[in-house]
Amino acid sequence: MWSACVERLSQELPVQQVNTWIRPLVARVADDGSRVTLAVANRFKMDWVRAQYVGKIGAALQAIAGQPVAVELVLAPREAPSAPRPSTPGVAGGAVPRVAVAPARTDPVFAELPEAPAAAEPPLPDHKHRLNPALTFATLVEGSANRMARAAAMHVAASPGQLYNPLFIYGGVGLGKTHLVHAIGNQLLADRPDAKVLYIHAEQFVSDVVKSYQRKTFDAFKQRYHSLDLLLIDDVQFFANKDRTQEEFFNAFEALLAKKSHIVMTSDTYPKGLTDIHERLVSRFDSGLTVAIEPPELEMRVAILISKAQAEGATMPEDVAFFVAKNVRSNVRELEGALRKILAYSRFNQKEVSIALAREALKDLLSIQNRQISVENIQKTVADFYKIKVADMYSKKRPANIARPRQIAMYLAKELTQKSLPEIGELFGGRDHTTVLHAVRKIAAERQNQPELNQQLHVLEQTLKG
Ligand SMILES: Nc1ncnc2c1ncn2[C@@H]1O[C@H](COP(=O)(O)OP(=O)(O)OP(=O)(O)O)[C@@H](O)[C@H]1O
Repeated sequence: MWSACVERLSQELPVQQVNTWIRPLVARVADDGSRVTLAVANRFKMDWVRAQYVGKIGAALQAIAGQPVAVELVLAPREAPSAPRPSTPGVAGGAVPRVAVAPARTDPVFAELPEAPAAAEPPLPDHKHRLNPALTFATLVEGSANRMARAAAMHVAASPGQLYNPLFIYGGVGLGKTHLVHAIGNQLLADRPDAKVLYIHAEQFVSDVVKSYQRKTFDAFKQRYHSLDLLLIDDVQFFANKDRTQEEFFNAFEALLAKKSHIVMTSDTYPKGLTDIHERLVSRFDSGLTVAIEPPELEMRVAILISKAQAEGATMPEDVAFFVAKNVRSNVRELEGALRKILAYSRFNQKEVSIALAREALKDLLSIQNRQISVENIQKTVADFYKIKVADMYSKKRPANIARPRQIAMYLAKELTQKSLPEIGELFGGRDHTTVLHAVRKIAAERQNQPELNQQLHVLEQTLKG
């Protein structure tokens, strides 16, 4: 169905657009053909595909399927960087090892943007700041995961060009980096409407360099970037292997810092973890303040759900928010997706939001997770439930308040994963398989005649399975 759709669009659109924007999409078609989920590599592409092509894709699919087909875009995040991030949130230390460098690519300067769109491309950033007014500090829920980054960002918004210049914010996909940089821009403009602010995604910057080169308009390019008061640049890891772009960015960087303009950057890794970016740029990225945004913890996920539901004019009871937050852990974007599904389901079926409704609305998502229950997940959930530390799952400690949850976790690991007894033992701090077997048998037997334990296991199983 999807190949037919691509074929059809090839008749309508210039070949370059099809090759650039349509063919790279990875499609998953629902069994009944009523929905197509398209995986897009990053936010920038997602926004562009949504704005330019989703309508056309939907129409082509409808023509092929003979029924309306819902088109959904999802992010297929890039692989996580190969080096672990510093585990503690906050300012990154200086001596973090560089991650392994990806195989070098030959880099003729303007193979730089292989997918540079020919006909349909985002307009050049000229007078517009490109800020999304909805992304403000007021709509950004605070929690320990983003406290430091948020405080630094607020400081920059209040007094740009002073402390923390450049501000480098890093963290995983969908954790609020883009939101935070927009919030800085929006706040500065609210205070000083005449300030020259620009938000740009690194890929757009690359594209801008390419066009300025092709059109020989570097003077205008320089004027545009070097005259800013605040440059917000998202996902700088996209500069990897783009030598000419790095050079232009370096020039802009130096010019802006010299005139005390502020630069805020985001990335999926800390500066020294960036690959294929020149050392002189990396060291500049790290020369102001580098802060991490961590994945939100349970309570923050709950707060985000409740606040986003309110913003939609809906109510999300706390027990439902907890249920969703426990089951959707990866990032805030996924939480938003889950919330959207629940609210749509509730409106469509004219039913109140409840756990049962959320379970139904998120059926697909939960069943995917169901297949992916990991021992780590079990250890974390059981530790949360019995209020002990995850580390106690691997420790040699024996007090009953620790040993028992550990046995419960082993039992669930045997029940809910495909792991063997020795593998489970290994994951519980290198324990012998007989220890695991003993735990599994003991909990299984006690479950039969202890209703309270049975109930607790039931809750844990439901939480883990969704
Ligand atoms: N703390 C938060 N409070 C409220 N909303 C949040 C929070 N963190 C993230 N979001 C929302 O989650 C979504 C994803 O966030 P955002 O796009 O800023 O992530 P990102 O870190 O830039 O991801 P990527 O690396 O994919 O670009 C956005 O809609 C954003 O508004």
